[in-house]
Amino acid sequence: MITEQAVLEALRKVEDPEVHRSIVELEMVKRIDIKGDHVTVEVLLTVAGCPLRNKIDQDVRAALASIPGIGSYDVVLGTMTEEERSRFAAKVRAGQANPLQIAGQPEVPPLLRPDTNTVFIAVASGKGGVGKSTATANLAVALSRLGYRVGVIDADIYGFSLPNIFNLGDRKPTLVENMLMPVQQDGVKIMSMGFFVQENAPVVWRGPMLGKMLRNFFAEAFWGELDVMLLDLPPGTGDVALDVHTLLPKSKEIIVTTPQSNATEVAARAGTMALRTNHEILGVIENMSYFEANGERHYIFGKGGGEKLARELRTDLLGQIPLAVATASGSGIFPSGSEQALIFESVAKAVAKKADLRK
Ligand SMILES: Nc1ncnc2c1ncn2[C@@H]1O[C@H](COP(=O)(O)OP(=O)(O)OP(=O)(O)O)[C@@H](O)[C@H]1O
Repeated sequence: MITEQAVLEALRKVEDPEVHRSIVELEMVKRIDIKGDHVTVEVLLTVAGCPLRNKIDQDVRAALASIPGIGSYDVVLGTMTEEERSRFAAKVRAGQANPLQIAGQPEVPPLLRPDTNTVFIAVASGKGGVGKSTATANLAVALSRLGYRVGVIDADIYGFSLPNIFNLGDRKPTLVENMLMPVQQDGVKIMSMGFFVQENAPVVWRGPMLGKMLRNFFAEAFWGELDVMLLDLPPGTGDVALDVHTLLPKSKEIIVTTPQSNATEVAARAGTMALRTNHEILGVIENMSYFEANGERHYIFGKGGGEKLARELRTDLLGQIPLAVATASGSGIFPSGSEQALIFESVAKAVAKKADLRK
């Protein structure tokens, strides 16, 4: 005979895909009806249009199917009331209680606490258009495939491109009781200014506002536990790089360049900035290194720039990414198994080692 206890035990293994805690613990299971070997379960979602509804539905079904002796089952997805949502938010917040919090002082976002386990890596370039955002996104996906919990912040406020690279369409972070749930794609949690501005509307920001926005992304988004957070910096050596230094003094850095000598010269300036702010440079990624056709490599943008830059900055060349033909899907994430994805996998392994990432 199937007991409520057995159903609860099975459901305990299902995690909310955003919060990464058990749906039982988060009180999302509202009802369990057992009639013979038929089980009906009602699960509450925070909002009706929850973008991860299918994932929850699938996971709950898989958990129910695993119960010994179960015949058939139904899953009903409901929506929380205001009160239930407040309780849910309180539980989520309690899960990231701040041991360093001093009464009366402004809350320090968990990720910014001195004892955080999250390693921050800023990805910089001298010039725009060298593929810095593409490199950030693909490195994030490669790290996630290696089993790390990865977040990425699009700090490239003027030229935010992560939503497009991840092919997110209209997806936006969901708001649960003042907490923003970053959008998740390819195993990566993503936050971008692009989620909050109208398409094509120019963003006119001044320096201090940029820092504030970054701070908000740390403070108001629910990141949960992360092993590594990548930051896609705007090109050049402007305000945001300094803000990142103030906010994240221990941030490490990766410099992206193309093989052209003029690109590497400006990239060197971004590197010098990193050294001046005492950010450890993990290495250089050379992008658009060559185009391979019929087994032959064509060095369209010249040769050797990445290596020269790595030498100048006394760091390693982490990888050379060949040019790819645009994919039909429009996604900027290189398909798994492609030449580019394999190189990013080896870059990710080198980065994990140098930055001493822990799972
Ligand atoms: N290896 C590659 N092969 C083919 N296309 C690439 C490659 N890397 C990047 N691109 C393309 O080059 C363009 C610029 O890339 P991306 O937006 O990543 O550059 P960026 O340096 O972040 O630019 P910006 O900072 O100015 O926004 C994009 O259209 C991207 O799809």
